[in-house]
Amino acid sequence: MVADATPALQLDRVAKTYRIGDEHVHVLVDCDLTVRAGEFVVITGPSGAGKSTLLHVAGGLDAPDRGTVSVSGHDLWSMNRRARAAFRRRHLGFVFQFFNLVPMLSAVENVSLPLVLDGTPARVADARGAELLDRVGLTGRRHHRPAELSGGQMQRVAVARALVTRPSVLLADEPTGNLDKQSSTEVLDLLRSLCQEDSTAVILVTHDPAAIGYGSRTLHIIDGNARSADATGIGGDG
Ligand SMILES: Nc1ncnc2c1ncn2[C@@H]1O[C@H](COP(=O)(O)OP(=O)(O)OP(=O)(O)O)[C@@H](O)[C@H]1O
Repeated sequence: MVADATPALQLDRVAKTYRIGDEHVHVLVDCDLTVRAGEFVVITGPSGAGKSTLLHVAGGLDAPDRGTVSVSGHDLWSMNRRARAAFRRRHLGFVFQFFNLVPMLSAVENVSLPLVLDGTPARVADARGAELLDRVGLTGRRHHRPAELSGGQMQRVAVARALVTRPSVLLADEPTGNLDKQSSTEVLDLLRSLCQEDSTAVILVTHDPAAIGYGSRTLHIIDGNARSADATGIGGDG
């Protein structure tokens, strides 16, 4: 069988500049990035280098000034806002540092929410939500609300929610930034194993040295572009 040559995520000459008063901050400068199905790419770089900006642009949350972003061959920023929102729900998963769960919903309702929003019948969405909660080891916590869960459990719910639609790409912004060492390891192990099972491409932004070790590739944001460790001499597996 011939592998699908279409990258899961492709950024081509992406530029993003923020303007604050008279000052222009050139955050991304002709930034290129290709990530294939099943790759686990870790992105590091100094504070303010543009890591979160890169994830937001790649995830269709923040528009680039120039360049293209394609997910499984679909150009995100040529879609209208409504089409992009629907595409994002189906093909992209997000995990954030502060979990971003809906406080009034139970764990299983949080996980199935992307399916419900996409018009999946409630019973199907519930069953799939429960299946994902089982896979992240939270079978016994289905009906707990976020406030009744530990930080590590909340992040496992967030991982389940991010993967419930079987996205091609999972974007994670400092997913262990608010967790202790043991919970960090659990969340990273889960991310790696679940994404491997479904060949989901992962792009994970982090300062956490433990998380860096999970990457099949490590990139550094330098001068507005994502460069391999080889090119920067910073270290890592390139
Ligand atoms: N909405 C915005 N308006 C203006 N400037 C912004 C905006 N978002 C980010 N910036 C600026 O863009 C630069 C990159 O920010 P970004 O959050 O992407 O960096 P980062 O590498 O993720 O940093 P950290 O590691 O501290 O989270 C920073 O100088 C920041 O001040």
